[in-house]
Amino acid sequence: MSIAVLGAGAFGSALAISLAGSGPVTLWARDLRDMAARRENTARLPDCPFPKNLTLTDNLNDIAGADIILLAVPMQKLRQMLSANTEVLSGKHLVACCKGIELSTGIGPVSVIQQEVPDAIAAILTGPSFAADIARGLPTALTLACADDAAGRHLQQALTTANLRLYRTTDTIGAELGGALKNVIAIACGAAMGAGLGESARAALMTRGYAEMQRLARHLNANPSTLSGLSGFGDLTLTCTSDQSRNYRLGLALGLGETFDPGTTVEGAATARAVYDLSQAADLDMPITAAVAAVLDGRQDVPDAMKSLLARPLKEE
Ligand SMILES: NC(=O)C1=CN([C@@H]2O[C@H](COP(=O)(O)OP(=O)(O)OC[C@H]3O[C@@H](n4cnc5c(N)ncnc54)[C@H](OP(=O)(O)O)[C@@H]3O)[C@@H](O)[C@H]2O)C=CC1
Ligand SMILES: O=C(CO)COP(=O)(O)O
Repeated sequence: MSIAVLGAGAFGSALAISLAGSGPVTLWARDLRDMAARRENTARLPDCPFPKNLTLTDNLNDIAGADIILLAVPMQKLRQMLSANTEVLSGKHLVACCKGIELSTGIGPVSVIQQEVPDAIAAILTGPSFAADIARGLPTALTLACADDAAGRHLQQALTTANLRLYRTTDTIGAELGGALKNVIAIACGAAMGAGLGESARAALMTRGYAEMQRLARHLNANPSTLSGLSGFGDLTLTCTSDQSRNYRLGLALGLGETFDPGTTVEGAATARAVYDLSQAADLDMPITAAVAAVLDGRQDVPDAMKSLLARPLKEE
């Protein structure tokens, strides 16, 4: 069995480093830049050297022999990457490592894989983890979701390392939603903190944001218990409380009225818009998501968004 990682950003590089501790891994980037010479991803994951077992390539044919392929490109780039490379990806175990909902279709990464590479076995690896923690070998627990239970067991075994412990589920929709929606709530929490609204406001946004996550999950027939696991509650907790998170930091910048580097991968921005559209189409009450979409689109500022949330009709919890 051999493993390849497509996409050498922060997360793809970190996973490749971690997995190379247990066997050979090939890391593919469309542009290797100086990574081959330095044996490090200086731009996105500094101070985390590539181990000997990690082979770098910019030639997709070099991953043709891999049985398991991790897809570590941003959500909105996934379809394009898959459709350009269906031949080499066909029949493989394809594991999405991105977190988000596709803006143009309203679906998550597992469904995108199923559409673009129908004869692949599609799965998702998601949960609370910063790339730098994984690359440094700090203890991490994630969810591996695959609708095919036997394939899920195979992937769980193959992708577990000494410091990276994987739990398994067949609920791919629930796992996708947890990872996607927590980013939207993290933007809201960052915005509240940036605007000086306080820790209590953040706790309220996390809790009521979690209620929104459960609401959409139930509507899409996901198992609510998946949302209470690593991929939902676990990742919500991490992302809403750490300024290592880019989603949280975008929120902070919005709350402070500062600019934010548009080149940074912030999955929650497109996902907030995608989920807002889904909630409108399904007549689902998702006020925090709607507020984040409105702030991102410049239709509301952060204090006004919070005022609107507080002024909503009173209800049972
Ligand atoms: N960073 C983290 O801590 C974590 C990230 N994730 C998830 O991982 C996913 C990727 O994030 P992350 O690695 O941090 O992002 P980065 O911004 O660090 O890297 C994104 C990578 O994707 C590559 N890429 C973009 N488009 C394409 C394409 N069409 N074909 C090939 N490669 C492409 C980029 O290549 P290029 O450099 O050439 O543009 C870049 O290497 C996101 O969904 C994120 O939510 C999940 C858990 C933790
Ligand atoms: O998904 C993550 C943590 O689990 C990384 O969060 P950011 O994408 O916000 O940096």
